[in-house]
Amino acid sequence: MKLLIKNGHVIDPDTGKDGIFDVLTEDGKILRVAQDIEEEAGRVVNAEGFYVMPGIIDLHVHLRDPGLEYKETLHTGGLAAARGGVTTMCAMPNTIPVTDSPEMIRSQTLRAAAECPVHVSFIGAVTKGQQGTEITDIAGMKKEGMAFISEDGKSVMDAGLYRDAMKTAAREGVTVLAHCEDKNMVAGGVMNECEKSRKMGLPGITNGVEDVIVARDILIAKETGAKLHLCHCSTKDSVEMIRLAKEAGLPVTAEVCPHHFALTSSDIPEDDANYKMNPPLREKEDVDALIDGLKRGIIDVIATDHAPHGEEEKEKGFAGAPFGIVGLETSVAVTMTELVHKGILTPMEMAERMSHAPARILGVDKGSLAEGKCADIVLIDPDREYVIHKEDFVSKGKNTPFEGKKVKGQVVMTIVDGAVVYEAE
Ligand SMILES: NC(=O)N[C@@H](CC(=O)O)C(=O)O
Ligand SMILES: [Zn+2]
Ligand SMILES: [Zn+2]
Repeated sequence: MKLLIKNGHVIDPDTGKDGIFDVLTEDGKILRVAQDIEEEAGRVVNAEGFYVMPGIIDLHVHLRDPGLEYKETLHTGGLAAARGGVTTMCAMPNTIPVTDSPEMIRSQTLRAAAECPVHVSFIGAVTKGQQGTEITDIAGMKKEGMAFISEDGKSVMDAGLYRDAMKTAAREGVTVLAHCEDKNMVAGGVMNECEKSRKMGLPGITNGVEDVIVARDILIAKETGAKLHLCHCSTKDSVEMIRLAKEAGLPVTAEVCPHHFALTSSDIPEDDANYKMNPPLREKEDVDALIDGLKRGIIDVIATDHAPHGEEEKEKGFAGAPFGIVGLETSVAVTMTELVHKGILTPMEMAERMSHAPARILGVDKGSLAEGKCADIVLIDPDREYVIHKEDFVSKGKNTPFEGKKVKGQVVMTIVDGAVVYEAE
């Protein structure tokens, strides 16, 4: 089956194409990108006025399946991804049971191929059961197609054990995704330590909670030679340390989530846990540093950290609710609104941070619209304005801080392997 996308604004960071072209796909591959393609196709899409980009690759999502299916499943998470323009996502291992064995990587991968409309790669835990005491079978999981290892949800606090895991990761060519949070420094904190937390009478989380582990992990990566990718960076000193690590030639990459560049702790209304996540929303000088880091390429990637939770759980307020917010269905719109339309990132840089760079870090031949590449494509209407409503989400998670936010830029079509998996009304 052939699909012909006519007259879209092709934005491809791989080939550098940035102009009006037609895109023809066949059998799940990109056959041709050129002007005025005349060809019989099973479907012709008029993309006039739309961006045509390689599909979004989200390196950081939580699909809650198995074990917490009331929050999300491989299927509903896949629908949410498709609605968000995401064609490949990497699923964190903090499920029940934890994804910590070759068997689990294999069975999850098989299930996702059958149940999820977009591509999913699974991330294996660093330690068995994420208990922080015994390293998993990293080589075995790698053989089953594991994407990365990560202890996300927490840090491996035993630096000696973590160093051993990183040595194996380096040997196996596996990249380590690091959630940076010194458990002993959190001390019961539930939001950023600042005037806001004091006003709300809630225990705070200092920047140092993140910064000391970012520093530690960069140093362990240096010692072991492991490739390190820093998850959900939120502080200005994280950005500075990543800058220095890159300058020193270390294989360090980093991501920022849309909520961390779009919101500060001052945006938190009274005790609404839809603004509670880890790391927490920081202050303006941190946000400015994150945006500057994204602009300069110190931060490589925008990823969502999609973390669905039940509505009742989030009604418990800052003190009692779990950390985490959804992101799959809002990341393109928030990035367009906050970065592209404000002239901070060009559309090409957005495609780089959301698709091409993640593909490189994941080590897959995607994030490109070059001929012969896999036909994973997103169409975005850059001018369409709408208001985010959680009732419109297809994710089971409705826990968003962007409820009621007016945005500009909407995903209108998502194509996976040449097949349309989502189409806006
Ligand atoms: N980010 C969060 O606040 N929560 C994540 C865990 C994580 O990404 O650290 C979750 O699994 O709910
Ligand atoms: Zn995390
Ligand atoms: Zn996470």
